[in-house]
Parts: sequence; structure tokens; C-alpha cells
Amino acid sequence: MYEVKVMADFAAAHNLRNFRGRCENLHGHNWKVEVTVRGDRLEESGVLVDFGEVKDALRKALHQLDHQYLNDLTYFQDKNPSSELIARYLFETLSAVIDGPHRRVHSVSAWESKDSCATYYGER
Ligand SMILES: Nc1nc2c(c(=O)[nH]1)N=C([C@H](O)[C@H](O)COP(=O)(O)OP(=O)(O)OP(=O)(O)O)CN2
Ligand SMILES: [Zn+2]
Repeated sequence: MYEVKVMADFAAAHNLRNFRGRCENLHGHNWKVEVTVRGDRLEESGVLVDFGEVKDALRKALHQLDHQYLNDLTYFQDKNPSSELIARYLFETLSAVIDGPHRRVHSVSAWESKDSCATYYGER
């Protein structure tokens, strides 16, 4: 099994509804996102997937979040933009473009600060 990881970041505002704490108030973070792709077979070139391909897909997905008030986005109308659900949103978005016969997005981690991170692994 091979594993490829790429990272990128974005800045956004959010508030967590019904959180019963100061995170219910509007505030922001600089999230760092880590995407892990796994697969059992390499391309002829010897790579599982080009880092650049994953970075491009991640940057496109993060462009939708960067400098936004996340609670306003359609995906977060009925759920909080917690780090867990941001990771899930990115997992679903990236799986749709990166998954193939020999490679799959394995996980997406969203680091809200240098010491707090949530990871989504999908349903499988
Ligand atoms: N499991 C999760 N817990 C929390 C999330 C989350 O997305 N998933 N989010 C938050 C809030 O976004 C909040 O802004 C973070 O607050 P806090 O943990 O207090 O962050 P600080 O960096 O200010 O914490 P310190 O106590 O100063 O380290 C909360 N929890
Ligand atoms: Zn927060």
C-alpha cells in the first residue's frame, strides 16, 4: 500500500450553533488541511498520484471556503462548520475528483490550531 499526503490552508470565519461556549460567537481560524490518498498500484511513472494533481484539487476546494463565513455556505446550512464537518465536506469534494480504480482519498484532517485537529475517514 502506498500513501501520498498534501497540505494546504485557508482562513475563514464561523460560529458553532448550540455549542454552549464562546465558540457560539463569530470568530475565525487559519485552518491547515491534510489530505491522504492511498492505493495499491503505482502509475507507470512510479507515482501513486501526482502531488500536483492532489494539490490542485485541494486548492480548488479550499477556494470555496477561503475568506468565507462558513455558516452561510449551502453545505453548512443544516450542520455546524466544525473541523470534523469541514474535514467531511473536503473528503466528499476531493473523493469525487481523485478516487480511481487504484487510489482513494483515505482521510482528510482539518487542523484548527497548531494543537487541535479533526479527521474524517469516510464510511468505508
Ligand atoms: N471537536 C471539536 N471541538 C471544537 C471545535 C471543533 O471544530 N471540533 N471547534 C471549536 C471552536 O471552533 C473554537 O474556536 C476552538 O476553541 P478552543 O478550543 O477554545 O480554541 P483555543 O485555541 O482558543 O483553545 P485554547 O484553550 O486556548 O487552547 C471548539 N471545539
Ligand atoms: Zn472556531
